[in-house]
Formats: sequence, C-alpha cells, structure tokens
Amino acid sequence: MTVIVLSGPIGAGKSSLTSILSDYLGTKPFYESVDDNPVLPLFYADPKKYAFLLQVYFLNTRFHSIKAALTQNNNVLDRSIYEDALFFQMNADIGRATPEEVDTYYELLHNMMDELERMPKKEPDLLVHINVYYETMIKRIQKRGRPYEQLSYDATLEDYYKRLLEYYKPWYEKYDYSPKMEIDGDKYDFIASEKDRKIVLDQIVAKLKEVGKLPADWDKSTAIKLDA
Ligand SMILES: Nc1ncnc2c1ncn2[C@@H]1O[C@H](COP(=O)(O)OP(=O)(O)O)[C@@H](O)[C@H]1O
Ligand SMILES: Nc1nc2c(ncn2[C@H]2C[C@H](O)[C@@H](COP(=O)(O)O)O2)c(=O)[nH]1
Repeated sequence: MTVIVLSGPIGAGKSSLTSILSDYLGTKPFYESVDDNPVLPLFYADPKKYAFLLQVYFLNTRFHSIKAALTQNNNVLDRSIYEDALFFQMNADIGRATPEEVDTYYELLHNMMDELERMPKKEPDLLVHINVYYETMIKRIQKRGRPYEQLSYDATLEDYYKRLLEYYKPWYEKYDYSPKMEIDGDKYDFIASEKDRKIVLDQIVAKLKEVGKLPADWDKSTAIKLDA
C-alpha cells in the first residue's frame, strides 16, 4: 500500500501534481476541500478573527483525509495534516491567535496525531515537496484566480506569502514522518510541458524505487499496480 503526500506553498502545484501523479500511478487522488471551504474567504477578509476557526476547519478535514488515505490502497494526497501547524504557527506568530487558541490548537493536533499512531499504517510512504520562489507563487496565484488570494485584494498578502515561504524551509528540513523529496516547481512546468512532466514523474518513480515502494523494473508500460 503506497501513500504519497504532496506539500508546498500556496499555488506551488500540489493539486495539479496530485492529479498527474495519481493518474500515472493508477492510484486514487485525495484533494484538499478549498473552493467549498466556507471559512477561507472569511479568513482573508478578517485574518485575526478567523485564523483559529480556519485552522480547526483545515485540521478536521485533513485528519479525515489522512485517515482515509492511510486505510485505502495506493493514493496521492494533496497536502496533509503535517503542514497544518506550519500555517497556524505562522498566523499565531503575527498576532492572529490568542495564547488560549494556540494551546487549544496544539492539544487538538497532538490528540489527532496520537490517533494516527494507532492506525495500521501510521505514516505516508513518501512526501513530495514542491518548491517555488515568491515570483512563481504569485504568478500561479494570479493564474488560478481566487479573488481573495490576490495582492490586489490585500497588499499585506505580499508579506504573508513571503513569510510563508520562510516557514516552509525549516518545516521541510524537520519533516521526518516519511522519506521525502523535493521538486523544482520553478524549473518544471508539469502542466504545459510534456517533457517537464515526464522529468518530474521519473524523479518521483526513481524515489519510490529507492524507498522500495516500486519494483526496480517498474515502468508505465508494464502498468504494474503498486503493491497492495
Ligand atoms: N509546474 C507548474 N507550471 C506551471 N503552472 C503550474 C504548475 N503547477 C501548477 N500550475 C498552475 O498554477 C495554479 C495553481 O496550481 P495548483 O495545482 O492549484 O497549486 P496548489 O494546489 O499547490 O495550490 C494552477 O492554475 C495551475 O495550473
Ligand atoms: N490559514 C491557513 N490557510 C491555509 C491552510 N492550508 C491552506 N490554506 C490556504 C492557502 C490558500 O489560500 C488556500 C489553498 O491552499 P493551496 O496551497 O492549495 O493553494 O488555503 C492552513 O492550514 N491555514
């Protein structure tokens, strides 16, 4: 059973690569519920008021999806519970959560992580982290077009997004729930370029072989299903 989780900053390409990778491997994609997230637009309109509520919303949906992913065969998860604290800690650090909310959040998170420890499969098999520079992130956010994410909606988002990129560096270094790898989201246009998509998929397949989650002779043409 192979569970792959994607990670990376806003607009890095997680949802897109989740689709591409799950299709290539013949596995099930799990997507983050964003466009039907009722709290997200409220957060961008009033971050101080809604940071805690939004984080509890995301934590809850991520807990459900990581549990489902860890109990089903072969899937790819677009962002996971492991990044949840990164966002909340950053919002707390910029004064968007009270000490009581921070304590409550971490108690909830630790309870959920304890629950995952009791599951037959406790962690993913691979984390695929997509790195992007700020300029790429902004281009992608503009391309995707969610109004409340645009700098034109709120100029302070520039600092927020730059800070987010700074928080991701130590987060990735410290991540140790599973083997991990990085994809250069600036260099490879795995949406428009077939060549780049193949390079990225080859990198991920090579890593899955290295960690023993794909046989050494696996390739798309053999269409061998991942081990059950
Ligand atoms: N590697 C890439 N090259 C060019 N455009 C990309 C790439 N990855 C994603 N995009 C585009 O950027 C936007 C955000 O992609 P998305 O997959 O939603 O990112 P995320 O899920 O990380 O927020 C989409 O419009 C998508 O088509
Ligand atoms: N405050 C938080 N915001 C979050 C979190 N996870 C995602 N988000 C925001 C960022 C984007 O506006 C949107 C979708 O994220 P993508 O990375 O898929 O673009 O949701 C979080 O945990 N806290």
